[in-house]
This record gives sequence, structure tokens and C-alpha cells, in this order.
Amino acid sequence: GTKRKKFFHNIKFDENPEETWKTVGEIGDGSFGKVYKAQNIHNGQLAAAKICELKEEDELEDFVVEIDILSECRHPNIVQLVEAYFYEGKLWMLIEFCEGGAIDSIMMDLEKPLTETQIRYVCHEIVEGLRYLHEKKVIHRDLKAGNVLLTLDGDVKIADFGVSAKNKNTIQKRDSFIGTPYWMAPEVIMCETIRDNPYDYKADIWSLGITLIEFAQTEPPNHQMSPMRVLLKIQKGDPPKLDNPKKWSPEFNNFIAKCLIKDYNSRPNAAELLEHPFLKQVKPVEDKRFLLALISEYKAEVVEY
Ligand SMILES: COc1ccc(Nc2ncnc(-c3cccnc3Nc3cc(NC(=O)c4cccc(C(F)(F)F)c4)ccc3C)n2)cc1
Repeated sequence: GTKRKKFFHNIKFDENPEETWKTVGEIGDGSFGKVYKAQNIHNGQLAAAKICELKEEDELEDFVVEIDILSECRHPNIVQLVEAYFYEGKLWMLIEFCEGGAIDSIMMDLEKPLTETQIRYVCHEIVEGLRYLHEKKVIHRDLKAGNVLLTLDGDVKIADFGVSAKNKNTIQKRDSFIGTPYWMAPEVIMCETIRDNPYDYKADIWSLGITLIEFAQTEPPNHQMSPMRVLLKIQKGDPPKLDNPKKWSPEFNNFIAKCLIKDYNSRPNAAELLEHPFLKQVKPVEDKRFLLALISEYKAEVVEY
């Protein structure tokens, strides 16, 4: 009925998506479910299309949170929802296509980490995106290189391919662990965070610190440990550092140390991080060029069949 339609106002119900979109390939190995590369028949626009077969319609509610977040978020550093359809029992979510893919795949294919200049530029863009999400009371909760996408223009977009329903507000106590623990902040593991605690945005700042180490070393700290061991290490151990601090600038080392302060009250927020010397050095136009070099290297390497 129309009541239902009001609740799902970001989803088109009576339109067949295949009148507008044709699939032109598959993305990834389906670890995030069925995701296709799709093209708009009328204007050629490319999109990533997640198509989920829903058993009964009330499953739609699990996706409404994600669709509402994406519909509400309009920022250059957050992936952009193009359209959502519910047609013949299938939910279609179409996201603007980021041709470069996720940064972890790029590092894996090129078998090398990012340079400090590339990291500094990407970090600046991620912090801008986090600042926007946190202003909108959205906590990402699973920030990692695998959730950072690049476009051919060198734009950096935060995505979330996790299967966990995204919370609009604070982190609720979870009865089951979600997301991979390597990037998890100590307080999230301690489940100290309670509803309406203003500091749980800071969990994303910790994950940013881990993600920066991942950019610099292609893997997060403790990646060789089992997930269970890592949970204990994150809680009990000192915050991780770069394996080879002398290889990197003092500003970079200090920036990571600020993100990885265990006490979230003392950990800086996204706005404060933008004032850090490491990001003050960013020259957006010049530094973007170094990222473009990486993307064209990756594109040259990966032959499109
Ligand atoms: C393997 O090679 C590639 C090449 C290109 C791409 N490009 C690309 N561009 C855009 N999206 C995707 C994508 C890939 C796999 C799965 N989902 C993708 N996008 C997507 C993201 C979402 N949702 C979010 O990203 C999301 C959900 C909740 C919150 C948030 C955030 F907090 F970041 F705003 C973001 C929903 C539906 C889709 C199709 N992939 C990916 C891999």
C-alpha cells in the first residue's frame, strides 16, 4: 500500500530496472553477493549494481538503513547512490562506478604499497569523507583499504561492502561480531561504546590509523595473527606502529600515533586531524597526480577482457 511506499521513499517500486540498465560484467568474486558492472541504456552512465533476491518483502527493511544513508550522503568522498529499485522480488542498488576499484586490490595487483605522497592525498580525502559522515551521525565501523575506492580521475570514495546493516546513529551493543577485527578500535572490542556515546565516531579514527599502516605496508598490523589473538592484542597491547618508522616522515608517524591513541577521549576527531601537519602539507592538485600515476599503472597492468 502507499504507507509502505512512503517508508521506502528512496526505492522505485513500479519500474523494471532492466528498462534503464543493462549488466555489462561482474564485479569481484561475489564475496559481497551478486554485484555487476551496469550501464545506463539511455546515457551510457556506468554503475555498480548489487542485486539481492529478497525472500519476503520485510527483508527490505535491512537495506533501508543503507539506502537512506546513501541517499542522504552527497559528498565527493562518499560513494554515490544512483538509484534503488524493488522489482519482481529483487532489490537493485546502483552506485556510481569507480573505475579504479578498491585500494587493497590495486596494492595486491601491483604487489607494492602506496608512497607517502599518495597516502597523504588519499588520507586527506578519507578524513574529509569521515568528517562528513560523522556530521551526519553515520559511523562507518569497517574502514579499511578494501572499502576505499578510486576513480580514473584520482577521486577517493569511501564505500562499505560489509554485510552488516549500517547504523544511522551510534554503535549498538552487538550480539555478534561484524567486520574484520584487524581494523577494530579497542573500545569497540571492549563494547564500551554504548548508545548515544559521542565518542564512538572515534572508532573510525582508529580504523583510519590502521588503514594508513595498511597503505604503507599492504597489510594491517598483526595480519599474520588469528582474528581471536588480534582482539586480545588490540585490547592489551600498545598501539601498532609502522614496521620501519625511519622510512617515513615524522609527521606521518605522528599522525598515525594520534589516530591510534587507545583512549578514545584523547583520540582526535576528523576535523582536528585536518589541522595536523601531515595533512597541512597536502597539495591536492599536485599530489592527486601521484595517485593518477598509480591508477594508470594499475589499469595498464590489468588487461580488460
Ligand atoms: C574488482 O574490481 C573492481 C573494479 C571497480 C569497482 N568499482 C566499484 N565502484 C562502485 N561500487 C563498487 C562495488 C563493488 C562491490 C560491491 N559493492 C559496490 N558498490 C556498492 C556499495 C554499496 N554501499 C556502500 O558502499 C555503503 C553502504 C553503507 C554505508 C556506506 C558509507 F558509509 F560509506 F557511506 C557505503 C551498495 C551497493 C553497491 C553496488 N565497485 C570495484 C571493484
